[in-house]
Amino acid sequence: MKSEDKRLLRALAGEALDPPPAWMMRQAGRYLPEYRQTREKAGSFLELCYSPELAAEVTLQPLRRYDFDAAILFADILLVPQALGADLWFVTGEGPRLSTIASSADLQRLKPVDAIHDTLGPVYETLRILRESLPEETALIGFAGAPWTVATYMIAGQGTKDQAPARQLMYSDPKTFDALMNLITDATAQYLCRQIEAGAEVIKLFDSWAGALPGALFDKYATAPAKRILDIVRARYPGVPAIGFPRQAGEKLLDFVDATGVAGCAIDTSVRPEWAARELSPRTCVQGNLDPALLVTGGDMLLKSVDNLKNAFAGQPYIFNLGHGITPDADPANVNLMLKALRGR
Ligand SMILES: Cc1c2[nH]c(c1CCC(=O)O)Cc1[nH]c(c(CCC(=O)O)c1C)Cc1[nH]c(c(CCC(=O)O)c1C)Cc1[nH]c(c(C)c1CCC(=O)O)C2
Repeated sequence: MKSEDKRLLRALAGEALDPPPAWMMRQAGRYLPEYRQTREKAGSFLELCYSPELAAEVTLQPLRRYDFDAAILFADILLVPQALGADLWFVTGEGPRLSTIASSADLQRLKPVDAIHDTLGPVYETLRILRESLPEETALIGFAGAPWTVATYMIAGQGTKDQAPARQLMYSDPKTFDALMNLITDATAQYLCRQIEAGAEVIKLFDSWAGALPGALFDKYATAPAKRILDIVRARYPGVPAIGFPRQAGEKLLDFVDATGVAGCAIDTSVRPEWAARELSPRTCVQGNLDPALLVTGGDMLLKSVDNLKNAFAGQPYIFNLGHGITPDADPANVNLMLKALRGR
């Protein structure tokens, strides 16, 4: 099947589909016993990311259970900092750790953009395997972290509650901060181009901490870098749609969508579906935003919540998804219930 005929791409091109196409953030993950088994076999999460056969295997696992319209590459947004020369490791039960960027001297030690492909080669290989092995109607999504979110991890060396270290560097040493943002922006654009070359049919930019940016700097550090990345990618691959996900951006989503021209915009759980349908849907294809907690609890509330979303976006181009990733404590059976409620079968 040609990419543009796949249901996910039809929705991104502006078509209202009933039922809407559906996939889940983190659909390959710890809530699935077969994922935990493959991860064990790989040794660690990072080894899994860099083992093309195994990374492709975990990408395919949820599709054997559920009839999703898309698969998302199994990788992580922090592979780009690693490819730029940062040390990266994951502490069980705590999350990622990286060597920190606190000064221009730290920045000097990073590698040039062109060097990233030496590290990221296995990711491109995962995509090539997936394009060969996915069901023919399933769209393949590539992704990267947006520069601001990636910078928050590179500066703090770990996840932080309020991204204060990154915001402080932004004020105390704007030259270093801007140079880091530019480096990540250029690396991300090259990374996404290579992902498309390797088979990605849609790309998604995760800006998980966009909501932590001061409002006055949102355009500069969320919208402008996204636009720069997408301009570079679109110049080379004009037909490949992008989904933006500036999380917790509230009404700033409108300017973000207008300025970047994203084909799709993912919304987090805080966004009112009626507002998104009224304000965002005329501008772009909305994707979201079921609360992942409902996949832990299930029951009538899950069915009702799916129905509400379906009704809110009826007649609009829309992609059903969660407002954030599915959590490890979710019940795999609830995913079936969710899809049944969405599709009425
Ligand atoms: C901030 C961020 C990261 N990674 C990502 C983000 C942005 C989206 C978001 O806000 O969740 C994005 C991401 N991470 C992962 C994917 C793969 C595609 C997908 O299934 O959606 C994607 C798109 C796999 C992963 N990335 C990670 C896992 C869990 C690893 C494991 O223990 O098996 C997976 C499946 C690890 C990871 N990776 C990251 C953190 C903070 C953690 C630890 C938290 C956790 O354990 O859930 C960084």
